[in-house]
Amino acid sequence: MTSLVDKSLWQQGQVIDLKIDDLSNSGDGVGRWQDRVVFVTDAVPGDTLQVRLTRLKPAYGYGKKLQILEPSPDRIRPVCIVADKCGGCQWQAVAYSKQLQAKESQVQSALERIGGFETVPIRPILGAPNPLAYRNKVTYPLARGPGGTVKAGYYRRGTHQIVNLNQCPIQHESLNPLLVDAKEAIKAQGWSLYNEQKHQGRLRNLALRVSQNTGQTLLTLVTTGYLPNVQGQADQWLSEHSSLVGVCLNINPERTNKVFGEETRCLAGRLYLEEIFLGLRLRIQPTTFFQVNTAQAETLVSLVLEHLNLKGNETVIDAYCGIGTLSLPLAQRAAHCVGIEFHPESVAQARQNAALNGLKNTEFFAGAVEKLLLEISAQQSSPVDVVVLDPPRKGCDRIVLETLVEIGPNRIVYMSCNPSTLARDLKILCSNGYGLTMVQPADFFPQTTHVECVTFLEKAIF
Ligand SMILES: C[S@@+](CC[C@H](N)C(=O)[O-])C[C@H]1O[C@@H](n2cnc3c(N)ncnc32)[C@H](O)[C@@H]1O
Repeated sequence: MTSLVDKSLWQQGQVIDLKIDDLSNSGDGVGRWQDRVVFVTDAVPGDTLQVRLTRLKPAYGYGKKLQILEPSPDRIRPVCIVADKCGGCQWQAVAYSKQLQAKESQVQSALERIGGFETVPIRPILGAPNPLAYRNKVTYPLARGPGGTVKAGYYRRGTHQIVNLNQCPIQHESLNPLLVDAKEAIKAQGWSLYNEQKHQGRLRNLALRVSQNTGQTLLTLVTTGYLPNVQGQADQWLSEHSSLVGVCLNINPERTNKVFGEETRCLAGRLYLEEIFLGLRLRIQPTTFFQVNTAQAETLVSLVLEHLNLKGNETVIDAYCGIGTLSLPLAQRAAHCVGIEFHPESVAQARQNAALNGLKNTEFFAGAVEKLLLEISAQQSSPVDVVVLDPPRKGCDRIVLETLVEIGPNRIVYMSCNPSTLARDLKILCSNGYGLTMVQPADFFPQTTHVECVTFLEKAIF
């Protein structure tokens, strides 16, 4: 086929008019110019833009928006004053209904393209009732600003430069005053701030957490080592903020992109906050995983419970169980629920959470799912009926999927925040005796490109 592109125009620096008609998975607007695809940041489907072509490949390229010639009806004014700089959100200028549409088609197309599914039993995406002020956890890197001030915020897109924030519209409102106060106090204490290029300085990150349903908050400083008068400051914060139940210190001396180090100490108050999740008391520590959108997580876990409709005699394995967010509601409805998780603090917390809720039919094992799954399922006194998978973004190791096929539970629930790895893994399971019966996307991360999804599989009957 001959290219329709006039090659003399497909040049870096060339200025073109471009109609945007889609959104890419990474959040860019997608337009078609002659027979090539052009990606543009800060673009909304329906916009007509004047764009300068920047990086070009034979079949596609990237452009920089110079001006909006005609705005899309789905273009809205961002609530956030740093929306055009901050790398935290990509879709503040996109109407929420359009964000939901894009996320649903992200899931659908991953399952078709990567998973090879011809028909996808997908349900309409569950939108968030409140697409703002939903984040119950934030972790900000810190840097020195003008006049010795302290900057805290997400990185500017594509860089490691901090975009300073005093409030963030997607974080829970009660975290805003804590952020402002913490920055002031860090400045007043004169603590040295960590410089990641030089691997010098002490204070690396400020981590804040809030319980959606109890209002309790937790403040954690991540440092490479000693901070003078940190105890005095922790006591002061605790006495000044009535929502604060703990001030903690996490030690991370390594040269790494990972935020948290292995050691976490409580300086004042306690090491955890308490959340009420679907009526269960859950203790959550600074470093243990918990879904960032409590309300949406409750909705999706409720859907899992409803769809599984357990009778009370089942054995369930919850792989990648964290602090038991899924294991405990499952244990309330099954004969026995076993959780597997490799983060030791989360396992300890899951056991405590089970005890706190009087759930004696649970067991939690610390270790990698790939190492423990087969052994643990073989130890059960009755066959495993249901396995729940909720892995990190990279999905399951192939060995986990092969083991799962060998164990052969009647039903598998796979929850995921990455449609691509989900589709890859479902393809393997569905090529080995399982059928995909339902796909339910849900928006846990409004204003961003991310999407959560739960899928249900059943063993095919031959
Ligand atoms: C997406 S979170 C899900 C946690 C939990 N299901 C929840 O909803 O809160 C994934 C969890 O898997 C754990 N994890 C990651 N890789 C693992 C592995 N190979 N084996 C066991 N656990 C793992 C992480 O520590 C994290 O707690």
